[in-house]
Amino acid sequence: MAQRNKVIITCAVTGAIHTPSMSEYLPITADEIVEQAIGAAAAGASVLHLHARNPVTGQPDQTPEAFRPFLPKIKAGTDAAINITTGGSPYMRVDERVKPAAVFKPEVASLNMGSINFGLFHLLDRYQEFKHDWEPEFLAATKDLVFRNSFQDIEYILSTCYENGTRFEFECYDIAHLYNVKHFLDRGLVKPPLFIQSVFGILGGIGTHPEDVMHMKRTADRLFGDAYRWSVLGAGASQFRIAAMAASMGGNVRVGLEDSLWLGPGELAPDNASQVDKMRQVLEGLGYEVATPAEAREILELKG
Ligand SMILES: C[C@H](N)CC(=O)CC(=O)O
Ligand SMILES: [Zn+2]
Repeated sequence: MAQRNKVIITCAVTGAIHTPSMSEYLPITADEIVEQAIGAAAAGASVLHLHARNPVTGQPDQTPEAFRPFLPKIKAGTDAAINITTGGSPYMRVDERVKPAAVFKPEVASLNMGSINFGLFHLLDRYQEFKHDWEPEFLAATKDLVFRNSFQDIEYILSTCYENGTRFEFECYDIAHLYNVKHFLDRGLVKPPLFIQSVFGILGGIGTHPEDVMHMKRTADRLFGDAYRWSVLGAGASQFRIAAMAASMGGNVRVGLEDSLWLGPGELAPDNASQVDKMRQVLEGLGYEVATPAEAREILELKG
């Protein structure tokens, strides 16, 4: 792996999993997303993974119009690389999900590498009070939800974004998803270096045990050798533990309120920057340096 001691921190600023009533610090409006994205970049994030929401209800909104109020302001406020979601929310159709990346042609876009059960209903055990009716419905209905990412869906997103020079953050929620990346690599539809984001702890995907992390890394090493740049995200309470383990194995890391609302046990993160800051301290404590946006572009070979 290039620049062995430089670690790329990706920050996933708001996402489409957590709902407003779960944390008052979850950025919802365009101004909140701008402020927290720029704050995360100033703290050390060199890649910003972005979703959009309805500014009033907080519902995930995947229309290009919903991204327009904050994208230019973020670009004006930081040189971190922009990474636009093509996952949207797991309820959305792929033609809807790909639109913002197709319109804004970002340096990076997420690409979910397989269909999974996407369980969020268990969060209802923890949260009883909701400001908006859609929140408990959104969570409860995931009991019967399949986050669809068929080979055709993936190919559709690849072909839609390829001409734009956009590179992908390959979201791999399980070992099979690594083989799906290999399938598209063998067909020449994706080009190294592959930015592989291993996702741990989503109900329906792989767990958060160190053996799971080892298994993902071993399999990716066997399938891709040095043709990939590994990164990990741990959902919820596993976030920092998974990141620290992977960093020690040469991996890059993702934090942010999309993946976890917490800064520590029972302590809500007051913003995204607080998680990036803590991650930086952990990495520097382990003897690593945090990659700058320029170094991240070099490591991931982004179009700039
Ligand atoms: C577990 C994460 N929500 C994965 C994700 O970020 C998906 C996407 O936006 O395409
Ligand atoms: Zn996302």
